Amino acid sequence: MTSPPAASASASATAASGPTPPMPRAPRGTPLIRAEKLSVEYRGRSGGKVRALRDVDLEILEGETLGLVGESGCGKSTLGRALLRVIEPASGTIDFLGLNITRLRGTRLRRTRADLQMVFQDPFGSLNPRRRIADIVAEPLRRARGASRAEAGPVVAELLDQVGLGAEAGRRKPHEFSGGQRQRIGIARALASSPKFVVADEAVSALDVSIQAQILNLLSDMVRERGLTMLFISHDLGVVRHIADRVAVMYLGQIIEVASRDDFFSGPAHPYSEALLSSVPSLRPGGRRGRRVLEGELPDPANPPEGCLFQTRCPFAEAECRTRMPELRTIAPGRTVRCHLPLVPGSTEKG
Ligand SMILES: Nc1ncnc2c1ncn2[C@@H]1O[C@H](COP(=O)(O)OP(=O)(O)OP(=O)(O)O)[C@@H](O)[C@H]1O
Repeated sequence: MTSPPAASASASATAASGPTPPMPRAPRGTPLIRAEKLSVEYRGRSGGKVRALRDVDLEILEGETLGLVGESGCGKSTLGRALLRVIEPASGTIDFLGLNITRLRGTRLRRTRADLQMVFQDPFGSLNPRRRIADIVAEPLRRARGASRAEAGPVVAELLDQVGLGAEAGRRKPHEFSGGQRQRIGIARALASSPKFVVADEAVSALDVSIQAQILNLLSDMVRERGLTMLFISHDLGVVRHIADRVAVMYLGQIIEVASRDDFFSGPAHPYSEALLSSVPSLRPGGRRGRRVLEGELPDPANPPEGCLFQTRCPFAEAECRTRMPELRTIAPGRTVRCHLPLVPGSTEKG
């Protein structure tokens, strides 16, 4: 899936520089979905294997919104799709509500899919232009929950009302709506089967900045009112700061940091996270740190470096970083980082 380039100074003006975001809701602390050593491989252009996910360990807690960030190509969409069982992992497991869903097939997979839904990036490309909105929104409810047209009708009407379009929108077709309205339709469709977990993949990136805030607010209202858990994938750190309770950072198919939103934005622990934040002037961490420019290209995922995958671009890399891959380890309660020499939050020096 294509998306705009990595976190940059062009990050959404509204979300990045707007008023202080609301206090994050305290997650309830029970994992809803958990990936363990999850790996996904694609066939590369030269015929070799590209490891798009490398042994990803990640818990998403019931009721939270976890923001997933990182440069284009680091594996964010692949992780979202693998969790939804749209992409088959090469190895590893996915637990959903304590049930191993990694290899579910047939009816059991179809039933589970009703609980796992996706809001897509492109509200134009993801809606079938020939179908009525009511049918589009009803589709997951009918397919995954086996609802009849008559059963789906009232649910769809109520959803269209809740997303601010009104039930009468159901009689119309996608071309009659603007980009923001189509994304409201996309959200209604994702919620139709009453899922427990939603992946929003660059859900506001294709929208005008003025519309982004409205859609973000709608998403957070829906998540709160329905007690949903959301993985919010975005290259735009300003948007993530607005909506996420916790933040996970990916680099070359690995999770390299997980932290609460406030810890992350006030003092990231991984040098890569700091460089990402530093590229957005309004989010740059603490004055004395100044600007750290991320140098060099993202390595070819088919030919990753030895040792720490970030060592070729890390301004602090030492001998150990060039030979030994760091583990994802806990450095403070609720805070994990994959770095031999994590930054001490709030300091200019390595700790
Ligand atoms: N269908 C595919 N076949 C081969 N390689 C793929 C395929 N889909 C993704 N990749 C590769 O897997 C890696 C991860 O891609 P992915 O789309 O998950 O990253 P991303 O962080 O979501 O990037 P973007 O923000 O650009 O969507 C990239 O190197 C990408 O080129």
